[in-house]
Amino acid sequence: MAGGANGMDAAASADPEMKFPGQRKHKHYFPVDARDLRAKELSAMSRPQRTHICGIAQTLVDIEAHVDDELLARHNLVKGNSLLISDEAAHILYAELKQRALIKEEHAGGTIGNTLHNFATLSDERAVLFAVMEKQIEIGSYAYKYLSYTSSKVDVNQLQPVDGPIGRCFTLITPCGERSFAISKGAMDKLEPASIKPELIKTAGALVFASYLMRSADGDNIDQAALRAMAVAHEANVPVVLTLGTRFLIEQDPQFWRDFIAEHVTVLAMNEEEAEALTGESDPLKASEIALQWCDMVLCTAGPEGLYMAGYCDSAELRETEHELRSGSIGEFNQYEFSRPMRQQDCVDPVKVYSYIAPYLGGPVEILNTNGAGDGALAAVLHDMAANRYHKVNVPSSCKHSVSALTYSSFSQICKYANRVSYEVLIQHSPRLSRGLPEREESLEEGYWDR
Ligand SMILES: Nc1ncnc2c1ncn2[C@@H]1O[C@H](COP(=O)(O)OP(=O)(O)OP(=O)(O)O)[C@@H](O)[C@H]1O
Ligand SMILES: Nc1nc2c(ncn2[C@@H]2O[C@H](CO)[C@@H](O)[C@H]2O)c(=O)[nH]1
Repeated sequence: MAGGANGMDAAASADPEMKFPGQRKHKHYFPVDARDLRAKELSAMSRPQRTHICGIAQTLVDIEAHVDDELLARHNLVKGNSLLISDEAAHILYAELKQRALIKEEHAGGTIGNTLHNFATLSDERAVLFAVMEKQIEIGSYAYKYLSYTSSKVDVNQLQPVDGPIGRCFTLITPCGERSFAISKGAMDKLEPASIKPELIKTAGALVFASYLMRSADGDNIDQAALRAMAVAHEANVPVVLTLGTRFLIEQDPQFWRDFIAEHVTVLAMNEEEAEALTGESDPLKASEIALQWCDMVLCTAGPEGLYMAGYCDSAELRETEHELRSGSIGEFNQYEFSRPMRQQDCVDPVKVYSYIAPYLGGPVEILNTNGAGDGALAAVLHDMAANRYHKVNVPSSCKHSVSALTYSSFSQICKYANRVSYEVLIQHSPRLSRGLPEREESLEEGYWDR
């Protein structure tokens, strides 16, 4: 069971202190010389105040099957896309997968469900899940599986009960390694705005949701619930984090998404294909720069190429990298990657900052499944953002908070951490981590943290 069965009182079972991102190698902690201060100040408090993040999710179980291209074509599915399918189409597809014994795994899924689970597993901190759940749960049902495969640190107390079944996501993996999704939505979009608890959003380190929500049908209100949560987050200055689900969704109306991001979003997560659909630019670094006109920080994953981060920092707070300077579509783009990301509006003189990292250890020797690698990277970014809030709440006088930053660590450090987490997802089947990262990775020092 991934991360253990979900207890009903996530907050009560929490450890007294949040795990910090990057703690595995203390000397790489950012900023390095403030580390002892943090330890001293935090241990002086008998009980640090806990924090949390919130997410709005479509409740989905992934049904993973290995299929050929012919099956996709016959069921009118599109490679790489996530398509909503009718109940009848889902019935026919499921019957064929079952009859041909093609189903390999069934596990809890959904982009935000995965991200919250991974965040909670990495940080030991609470992640509040706003989503629906079947009112009556039978042992062995998909709803039962969903809850059993969700970390006990994910707070399921806010789930809205519904009459229908939760959604199913047929995750179809073709021989080329690409995964295509067919969604049988069930009641996953029935979340109502009234189920959003403003007091939990206002006090969150971040609010996260996926672009998939915005394609809900008439009569389904999950999009309205998300808009309500975003409005509360804005008023309380809580960062709003959007992950772009699939390029096909963005391609349908890129201008809608540009306007949406400019209006609502602080941090944008996407892969290089979604980045191209949004910006028209195929180079992930350039696309990230373009996206900075609409939001404050960008995580752009690029599969085997690695990942990029982009954002702003005030010129007075910039820190020069100690790594080799890199040039691509932007010259010496990583010059200030040791800086911490800030909101553009919090900078007197905003400077754009970029960082890049190649896959951890060059990528795994054997990739079991790329499903969820991007969600893993986002969970790491959220962990660092939440750590910043946790530290600010508990050590408000720390020099770290003399300016308002979005994260605890530098662009460079977050890239390393995100990349490391993606690697962990790549070497397992499920998009959900079964455990946190090792506390210390001495043996990997030469290979990675010291690079
Ligand atoms: N083939 C690969 N080889 C090495 N590393 C990889 C490979 N695929 C992914 N990664 C690592 O995982 C990270 C995220 O992968 P990717 O860009 O494929 O995410 P994604 O498309 O958003 O995935 P998903 O939507 O399934 O979560 C990359 O930045 C990289 O570090
Ligand atoms: N929320 C949501 N998740 C999806 C959708 N399509 C695919 N996914 C999830 O994307 C994850 C991988 O990133 C898988 O675990 C899928 O469950 C969708 O329409 N909505």
